[in-house]
Amino acid sequence: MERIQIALTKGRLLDETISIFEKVGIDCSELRQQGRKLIFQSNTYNISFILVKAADVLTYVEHGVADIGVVGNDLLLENEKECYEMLDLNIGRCKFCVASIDSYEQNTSRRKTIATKYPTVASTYFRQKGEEVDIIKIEGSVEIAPLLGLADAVVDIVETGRTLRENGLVVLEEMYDISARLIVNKASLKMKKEATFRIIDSIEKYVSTKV
Ligand SMILES: Nc1ncnc2c1ncn2[C@@H]1O[C@H](COP(=O)(O)OP(=O)(O)OP(=O)(O)O)[C@@H](O)[C@H]1O
Ligand SMILES: O=P(O)(O)OC[C@H]1O[C@H](OP(=O)(O)OP(=O)(O)O)[C@H](O)[C@@H]1O
Repeated sequence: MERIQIALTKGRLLDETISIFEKVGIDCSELRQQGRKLIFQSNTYNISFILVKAADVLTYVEHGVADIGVVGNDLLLENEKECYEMLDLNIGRCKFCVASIDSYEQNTSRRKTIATKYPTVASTYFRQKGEEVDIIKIEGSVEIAPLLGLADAVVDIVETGRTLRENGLVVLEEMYDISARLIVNKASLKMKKEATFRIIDSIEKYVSTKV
């Protein structure tokens, strides 16, 4: 049986992702007892899992080190990568939004500054709206940028809205829906067709029953 390596996003997507693999009968017992290990064998087929940061899932899949990956489409929108997006797993649901302080004057003719962890998503969005903006890339705690005068507004992920609320910000515009996607290396889909489709098909069947 061909070996299939699957790259999973560490962090908030991991638990629900493992549940999906378990639901389709793929053994994840070693993965469930993680500790500090980063590579895990499954007893189902010839599968191994690697745990990496979200953006690195794309890198491992693009280079064919991982055949399959699970990553939020926020990363797919931000990074142009050579891989196939096969399935919406319908987990990790949230939204890209433009947000700022309540009193922010949106319809000013002045060129705005936008702070974000996602500069490509933000610049593409405003370009498509025909609006020229300056983008400042920051690495986290994005919501404080308008409070401290670093930016007029932010482009960020909103899930429950709690972070915005607790920092006195409001959603100005909803941009794109986000959820976790199953991605596949282009060559793996051809060279390991049977093994990759066995996994994709079983997950597709499971996910379609949940919608
Ligand atoms: N509230 C949320 N905030 C951010 N990402 C979310 C949220 N809900 C779901 N997601 C999804 O989870 C992924 C990020 O998970 P992770 O736990 O790695 O967060 P992160 O804060 O971006 O990671 P890091 O600590 O590496 O910066 C995102 O790419 C997105 O698809
Ligand atoms: O709408 P909510 O449910 O409050 O979730 C959204 C918040 O979660 C994420 O931040 P994260 O926790 O990843 O922190 P960081 O980006 O500041 O590192 C995101 O950047 C928002 O700040």
